[in-house]
Amino acid sequence: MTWSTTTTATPTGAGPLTDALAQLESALAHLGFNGGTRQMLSTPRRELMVSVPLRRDDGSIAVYSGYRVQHNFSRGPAKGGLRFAANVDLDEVRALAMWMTWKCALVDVPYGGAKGGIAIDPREHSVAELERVTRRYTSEILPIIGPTKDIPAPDIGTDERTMAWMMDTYSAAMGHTVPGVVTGKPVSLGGSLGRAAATSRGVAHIALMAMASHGLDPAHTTASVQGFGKVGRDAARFLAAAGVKVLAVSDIDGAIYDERGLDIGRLAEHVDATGSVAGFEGTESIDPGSILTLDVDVVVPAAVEGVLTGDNAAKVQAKIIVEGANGPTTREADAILADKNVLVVPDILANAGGVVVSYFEWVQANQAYQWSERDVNDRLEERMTRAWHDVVDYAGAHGLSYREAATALAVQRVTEAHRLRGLYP
Ligand SMILES: NC(=O)C1=CN([C@@H]2O[C@H](COP(=O)(O)OP(=O)(O)OC[C@H]3O[C@@H](n4cnc5c(N)ncnc54)[C@H](OP(=O)(O)O)[C@@H]3O)[C@@H](O)[C@H]2O)C=CC1
Ligand SMILES: O=C(O)CCC(=O)C(=O)O
Repeated sequence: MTWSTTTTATPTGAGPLTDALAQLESALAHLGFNGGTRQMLSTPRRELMVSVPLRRDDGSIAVYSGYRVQHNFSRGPAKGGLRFAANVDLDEVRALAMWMTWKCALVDVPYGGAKGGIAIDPREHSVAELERVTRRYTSEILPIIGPTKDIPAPDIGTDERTMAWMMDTYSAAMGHTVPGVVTGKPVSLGGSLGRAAATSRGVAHIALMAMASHGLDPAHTTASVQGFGKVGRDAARFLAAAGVKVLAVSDIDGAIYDERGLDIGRLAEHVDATGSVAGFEGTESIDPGSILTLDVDVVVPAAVEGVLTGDNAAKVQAKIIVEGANGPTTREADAILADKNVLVVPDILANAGGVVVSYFEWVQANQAYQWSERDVNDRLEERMTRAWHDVVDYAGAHGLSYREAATALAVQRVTEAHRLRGLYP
C-alpha cells in the first residue's frame, strides 16, 4: 500500500479537482483567509492508494487501483461514499472528499470528509467477484477506517450489499460486530430506516423549496432527471409524487421523454426488468445529451461530474438546477448559468440528505437503538430546511451565488473548528 500524508492536491487541467479547488479559492477570498488556512484546506489530511488483486471466476487474476482520501477531520471522523467506476482516479476522489467536508459542515453533522473508489466497472463482474474485490479493498484500507476514524457509505456503483460485505470484513478483523464502521447498510444489519431514499428525499425537498422561492407551483412545473440510480430514481419518484411532471430521464444506455409526464412507478418496474430506462413503452427515445437542455423548469443532474460544461450551459432552458450528483457543473458552466440567471442549487446542499441520514444511522448503530422511519424523515427534513435557509440568507446578505454561499459557510465552520482545537497542533 502507498501512504501519502503531505500531498498538496494540484490537479492538471480540467476536472472535478480543478472545480473543487476553484470553489475553495473563491470561498477563501470571500472570507479573507490566509495562505496557511488555504494550504490546509486544499490538502487532504491523508491519502491511501492500494492495489486490489481479484481472482476472477475463470481463475485469472486482475488487479485494480483503489483509493481512500480523507480530506479533513477538524469537525469529527471522516465520512463519505465508496465508488466503483472504471474511470475513478486519485484527483476525482480528492475532489469528492473535499466536497464531503463542506457538505458535512454545511448540514452540521459532526464529521470531516472522505471518499473512496476502485477503478472497476461493476457491470463487468459477477456478484462473487464484486464481493471478493470489496473484501480485499476493505482489508487494504482497514488501518484507516473505523466508526471513530472514517465511515464509508454507498456511492456510484456500490450499494447496501457492498456495505454489508465491508462491515463483515472489518468486523471479522476486529473479532466482534462493528455496525458503525459503514452506513447505508441493510436495515436488518443495523442500517437506518429511510437511508436508502434519503439522498433523493433531500433532493426533492430542496427542489420544492427552490421552486417555491421562484413562485413555481409543483402542479404546473416540469422536470428532467439525469441518472436513474439510487439518487435519480427516487428523486424522480418524490418529485412526481409532489405533482411535478417529470418529462424525461436518462441512464448510461439512453434517455426517454413523455410530454404527458412519465409514470415513475411503472418506469421503475421496467428498469428492474430490463436494466435500463431505454425502451420504456409509450415514450420517445431522445438524445441522452439533451436531458440537461430540455424545455423544462427544473433539471436534476443525478449521475456523474462535469456534465454541465462551457459547451452546453448556454443551451440550458430550465430556471432551476438541483445538483443531485456531486460536481455536475464545471466552473465555466457555473459562470454561464449565473449570467443566464439560472438558479443552481449546489451539490453540497442539494444531495446532503444521504449523509444526514448516514449520520442518523451511525448514531443508531452506536446506541444499538432503531428510530422509526417517520422520525428519520422528519429529522432529515428539519436539517435540510435549516441548511437551505442558512444558504439563502448568507447568499442574500453577501451577494453570493448559492454555491459560493454554501461553500463559504462550510469553510468558515471547518476553519472555526480548526481554530478552536488550537492554532499550534
Ligand atoms: N448514493 C448516495 O447516497 C449519494 C450519491 N450522490 C451522488 O449522486 C450521483 C449518483 O449516485 P448514485 O445514484 O448513488 O449512483 P448509482 O450508481 O446508483 O446510479 C448512477 C446512475 O447514473 C447513471 N449514469 C452514469 N453515467 C451516466 C451518464 N454519463 N449519463 C447518464 N446517466 C449516467 C447510471 O446509469 P446505469 O443505470 O445505466 O448504470 C445510473 O442510473 C453521484 O454523483 C453520487 O456521488 C450524492 C450524495 C449521496
Ligand atoms: O452517506 C454518506 O456517508 C456519504 C454519501 C456520499 O458519498 C455523498 O454524500 O456524496
